[in-house]
Amino acid sequence: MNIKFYKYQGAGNDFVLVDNRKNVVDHQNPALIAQICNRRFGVGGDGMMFLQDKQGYDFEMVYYNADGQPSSMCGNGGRCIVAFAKYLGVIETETEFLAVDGPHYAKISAEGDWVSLQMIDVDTINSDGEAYVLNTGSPHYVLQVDDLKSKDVYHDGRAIRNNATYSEKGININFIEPLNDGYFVRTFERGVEDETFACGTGVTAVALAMAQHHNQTGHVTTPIKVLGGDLNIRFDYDGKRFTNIFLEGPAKLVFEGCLDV
Ligand SMILES: N[C@@H](CCC[C@H](N)C(=O)O)C(=O)O
Repeated sequence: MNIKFYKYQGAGNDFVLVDNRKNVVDHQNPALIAQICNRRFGVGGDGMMFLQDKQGYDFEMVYYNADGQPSSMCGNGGRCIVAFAKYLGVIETETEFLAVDGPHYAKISAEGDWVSLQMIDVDTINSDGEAYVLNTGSPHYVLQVDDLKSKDVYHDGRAIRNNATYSEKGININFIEPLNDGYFVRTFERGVEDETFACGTGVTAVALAMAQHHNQTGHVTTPIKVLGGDLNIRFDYDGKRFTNIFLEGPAKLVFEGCLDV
């Protein structure tokens, strides 16, 4: 069987996308998805997504991590699938689509390469020692460190993700360092089991945790630098609840091709 695929990246978080509106691909096949995401034996990607038809919405986003397992929300994946929907002509410059954590509103530039994606509201941030733990659609651990540039994110992130507290369900580990304007963030991602170049739900978690830490209320905008580029988070915070959370940044089609599976 031949499957047409599209490779997208959002700040270096990269994904294989398939238009499955006609439901021709049975994607409940972890071994196949892991093989397609493999950087030596497949197309390569941090995850794979299927754009499906969904009544009441423009489309549905079905997301798998690179290990082939279905996962929780992917923010950069959400931004990339919005760009893909525009490329396919499914949407124009605004959309309401369904993802695993519920409905999402998004806006895309007329050029189709800049996406502003609304994330779920957040009202709970827990502590684990000096780290913050919260769910922005996916579970995240946020820890401020020194000299992030030189940090062994793979080694240290993997150790936390696999400790007794988190090993069963897994968690994404975000190490952060303040910049003059915003934060530098490096993330070890669950399901990729490696450092990725960006994580959208991760940088969202960082911006919210830091707003609570610094008691920044009102309308807040937080620029974030990641290995793959720049992202922006904006939200409202009343001291208890984070609402109108938007993750913004680039989403680009890299190449397209055909898989023989
Ligand atoms: N890259 C993502 C997060 C994808 C899900 C994550 N790996 C998990 O399993 O929690 C993002 O941009 O949010």
